[in-house]
Amino acid sequence: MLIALFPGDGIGPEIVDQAKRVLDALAIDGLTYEQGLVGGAAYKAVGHPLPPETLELARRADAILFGAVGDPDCDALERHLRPEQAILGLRKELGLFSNLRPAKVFPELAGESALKPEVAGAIDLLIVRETNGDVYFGEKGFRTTKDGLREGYDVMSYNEAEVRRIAHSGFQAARARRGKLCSVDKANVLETSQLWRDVVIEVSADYPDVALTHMYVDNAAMQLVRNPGQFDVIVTGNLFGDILSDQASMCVGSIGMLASATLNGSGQGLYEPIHGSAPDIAGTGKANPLATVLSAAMMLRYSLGLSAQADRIEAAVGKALANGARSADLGGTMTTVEMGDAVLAVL
Ligand SMILES: NC(=O)C1=CN([C@@H]2O[C@H](COP(=O)(O)OP(=O)(O)OC[C@H]3O[C@@H](n4cnc5c(N)ncnc54)[C@H](O)[C@@H]3O)[C@@H](O)[C@H]2O)C=CC1
Ligand SMILES: CC(C)CC(=O)C(=O)O
Ligand SMILES: [Mg+2]
Repeated sequence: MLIALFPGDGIGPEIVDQAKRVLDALAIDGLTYEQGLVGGAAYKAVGHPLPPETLELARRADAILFGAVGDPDCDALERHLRPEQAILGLRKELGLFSNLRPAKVFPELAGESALKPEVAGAIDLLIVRETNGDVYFGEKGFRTTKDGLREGYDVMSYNEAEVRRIAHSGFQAARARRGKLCSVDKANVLETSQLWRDVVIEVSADYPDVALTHMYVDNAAMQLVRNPGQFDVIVTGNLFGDILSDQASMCVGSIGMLASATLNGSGQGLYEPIHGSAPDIAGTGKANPLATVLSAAMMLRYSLGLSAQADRIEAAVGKALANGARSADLGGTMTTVEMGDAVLAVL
C-alpha cells in the first residue's frame, strides 16, 4: 500500500514528520511512502503549486497524508499559481468531495476550550463538508462596473448531483453515529442554498432512521458556541464547512487538534489537519502535531482498513494528553518533536 506524503509549506513538514514517526512505530507490513512537492515549496522548486509528477503520485497512491500549503511569499502570485491551488486541485482532480472533520473533546482538554468546560465537554460532532464545488470553484475574476469601479466576483453554485452525493455522505455518517443530521445552509437568502435544502430533503426519504433538521449558517455559528452538544452530524457546503470547522476547533480546545479525511467513494482518501501552514509559528517548534497524527489514524481506518492500528494511535494521543503533554496552543511549553515523543512513549 502506497502512501503519498505531501508536507507542503510552513509548519507542514514539521507536523508530517511527527505523524510519520508514529506510523513508522506501528511497523505496519507492506506500507511504502513516496514524498511529493506541493504548495509554495513546489512553486519555488519547479514553478507550479501542483506539478504533474505530484498529481501522478497522488493518483497512484492508496492514500495521501497532507501537511498544509500557504506561503506569504506567494500571496502576490496570480491565483492559479498560489500554494492553496495545490489542495484545491488535489480535491478536484481526485474527486475528493466528502471532507469529514470530527470534533470531539478529549476530557483532559475541556479546560483549554474557549467555552465553559461543561459546555465543551458535551462536544462530539462531525462536520461533513462538501469540497468539490461551491464558491471556491465557480467562475471568478475582476471587472469594472459601468461607473468605473473595480469589482471582484466569485460565483456560488451547486448542482443537484453534487448536493445529492454529499447528502448521502451526511446521512450515512449520521446513521453510523447517533442518527441526527443537521443540514446547514443560507436558504433564506441564497438560491444555491434553497436547492441544497430541497435536495437534502429529497435524499432524506432514503434514511427514515435519521432525524434531519435544517439550520441557517449564522445560527449554526452561534449554536456551536451556545450549545454544541446538540450536534451529531452537520452536513454543509464548502465555504460554510470551512468556516464552521475552524470555529469548532476552538470549541474543543485548539485548531492544532482537528483532523480530517477527504474521500471520493473509491477507498482512496486525502488526510490532513484542518488548519493551514501557520507561517507565524513555522520553524519555531511551536506547532501542535496532534491534528496530523490523528489524520494519520483516520487514514489507517478509512483507506487502509486498519482500524485497530487507528484506535492505537487515538488511544496514545489521549494518554499523552492525560500525561500532561501540552504544546503552546494547549497552554504548555512542549515542542512539536516533544509532542511526537509523548505519543510514541505510550503507543
Ligand atoms: N489545507 C490547507 O493547506 C490550508 C491552508 N491554509 C493556508 O495557510 C496559511 C495561513 O493561514 P491562516 O489563516 O493563518 O490559518 P492557519 O490555520 O495556518 O493559522 C491560524 C492560527 O492558528 C495557529 N495554528 C494553526 N495550526 C496550528 C498548530 N498545528 N499548532 C499550533 N497553532 C496552530 C497559527 O499559528 C495561527 O495563529 C494561508 O496561506 C492559508 O491560505 C489555511 C487553511 C487550510
Ligand atoms: C486553503 C483553503 C483552500 C482551504 C481551507 O481553508 C481548508 O480546507 O480548511
Ligand atoms: Mg480552512
